[in-house]
Amino acid sequence: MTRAEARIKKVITFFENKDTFLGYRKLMDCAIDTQNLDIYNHVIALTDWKEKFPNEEDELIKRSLQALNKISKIPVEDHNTKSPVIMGSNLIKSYGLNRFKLGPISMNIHKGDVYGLVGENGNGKTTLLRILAKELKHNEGTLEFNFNKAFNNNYDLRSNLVYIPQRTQKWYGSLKDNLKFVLSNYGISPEENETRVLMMIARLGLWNYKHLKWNELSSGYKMRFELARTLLRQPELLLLDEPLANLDVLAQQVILEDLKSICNSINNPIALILSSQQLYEVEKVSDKVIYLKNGIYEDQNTITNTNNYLIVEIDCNCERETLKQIFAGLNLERLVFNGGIFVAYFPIETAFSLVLETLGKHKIDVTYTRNITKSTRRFFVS
Ligand SMILES: Nc1ncnc2c1ncn2[C@@H]1O[C@H](COP(=O)(O)OP(=O)(O)OP(=O)(O)O)[C@@H](O)[C@H]1O
Repeated sequence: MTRAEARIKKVITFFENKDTFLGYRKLMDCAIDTQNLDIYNHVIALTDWKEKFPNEEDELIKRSLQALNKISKIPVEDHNTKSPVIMGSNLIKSYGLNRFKLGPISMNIHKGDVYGLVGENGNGKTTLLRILAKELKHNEGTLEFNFNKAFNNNYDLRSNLVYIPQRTQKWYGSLKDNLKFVLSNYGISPEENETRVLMMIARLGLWNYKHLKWNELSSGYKMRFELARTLLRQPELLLLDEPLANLDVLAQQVILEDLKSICNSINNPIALILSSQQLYEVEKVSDKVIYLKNGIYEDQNTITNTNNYLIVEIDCNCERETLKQIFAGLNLERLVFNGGIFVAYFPIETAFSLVLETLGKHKIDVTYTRNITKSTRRFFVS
């Protein structure tokens, strides 16, 4: 079974289990990978129908399965993602004597992978992104790009790699016209332009916003527009600085899942590096987490001291002494309270399920708990 066939099979199971909205977003990824304008037009018409009849779930499932059947007939070329798209070696950037210094940092970035760039404020996330985007010169080390589409100068490089900064610029006219403008610069025919733009509008959940102007969109939808504009250019590397900053928690999860899915494209995979303060959400979708502390890249696997513990975050409505007592039997080593949440440290061999069992047995009113032993979150709470 090819990767494309396996993906379609998975999308069918989403529809069978009535995960219709997820299924529909993944269906659009399958459609985009065909690069076939007939398929695009089919899915665009289906999206239009879906938005007009939002309560017809069963009919939507039926029509989606028919669309998937049509998509499955188009062969999709599998793109090889083995060699890295960026090779950075011992990169150092200093803003001057006794000022902030980033690095040395070495990293290989691959297409199809999502890299979460995390760290507290002022630890060098934006600096690193700007170096990778060639907006900022590094002082030492080497940075090599290995794109499929050859580039001759920094302007060419801009379509291979796209950097979306924290603050984006205002635009004029409608959302759709602005997207069409992007492709008109590439000499694409008006019909193809319309089709590609509507497909991207559908994919990024902008269908009902396509005629709106910049000041009529919320910050979250402005970010979606920026992503649509970027993805139309089919970049090989995408650098996003704090894309989640203005989104609510649910919207964050949806956009991250969408980004991961889009970057995992079979015939046009993208390497994605995104900086964020939203650790849980970012870690969940990242293939690798780059954690920066004082400008130094801390590889979480090489930091051994905290690995000697099972570390559990617990948000509950009870006193410290109560937790200490109930966890005594599990040889609790440390209990830290940071004002809102307890962080409990147990011997590394302790099973997380035992911690959950103990909390349940003593009827502790837990609103949230998470095993953060392998999460970069543990650096932030300790
Ligand atoms: N142009 C500059 N000149 C001098 N110092 C700078 C310059 N740009 C950034 N810095 C400093 O470099 C450090 C890292 O900044 P950077 O913006 O890369 O961090 P960050 O991790 O992205 O922070 P945040 O999460 O707040 O966006 C900070 O101490 C900042 O003050």
